[in-house]
Amino acid sequence: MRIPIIAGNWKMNKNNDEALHLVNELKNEVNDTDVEVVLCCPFTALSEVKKATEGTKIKLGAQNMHWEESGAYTGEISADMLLNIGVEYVIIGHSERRQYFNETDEIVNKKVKKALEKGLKPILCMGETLEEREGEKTFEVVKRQAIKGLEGISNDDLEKVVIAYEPIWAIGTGKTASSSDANAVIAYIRDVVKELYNDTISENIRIQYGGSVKASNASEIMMEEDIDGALVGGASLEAEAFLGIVRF
Ligand SMILES: O=C(CO)COP(=O)(O)O
Repeated sequence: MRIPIIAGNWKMNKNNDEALHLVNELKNEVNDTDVEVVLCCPFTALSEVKKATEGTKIKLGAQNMHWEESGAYTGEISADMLLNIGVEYVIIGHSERRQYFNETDEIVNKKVKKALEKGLKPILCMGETLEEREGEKTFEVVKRQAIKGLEGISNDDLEKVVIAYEPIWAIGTGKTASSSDANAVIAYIRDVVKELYNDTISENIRIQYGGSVKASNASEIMMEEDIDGALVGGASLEAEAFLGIVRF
């Protein structure tokens, strides 16, 4: 039984006042849900959100981390720093990081490995551009991203990994992949995991969909057999919109 995971990716939004306001609206509303709820806040809000969600079902996630232990990497944040404030999940390889910060599959893999070594649970993102989709390259792209992103990760560690399939053309555009198309790609990613690992691991790994998920399309998406939750951008910035997804 895979427990669905719904994670809000706030991206570069919410100062601490705004973060606390949103968290206070959410925190008592998710206690009766069966899904795992994660808030991936900006680094600056993590400590405050952690304190504000103590004793609730809300879990904390970061949006990025560096792959080195510590040292002269101005502006970067290490896994230990995140763990120290109670972060449990970390988004790795989001398409915006790949696109604007030149993160390659190799960098993504280093980050996934470091997160796991330290005890953080990576949410490994993958997905194709519009051009790749139109060129019928979707399956090829996600296969490459899965193989390279998961390189060198043991069977035991893979149990802690969540994969997020986010077609880039569906992010922030209002366009969603149809739920059956999204399911087909996610089922394919599950097959790739089976080839790389085994049946049980591929059955157990959670794979989310991300890209313009809203309360109005969440239930259709979540009904699909292979989709185990959502990584939500825009609709996670407002309590009612996010709760509508959590309660799909
Ligand atoms: O990038 C996303 C989540 O990581 C999706 O963003 P939107 O939900 O705003 O399309």
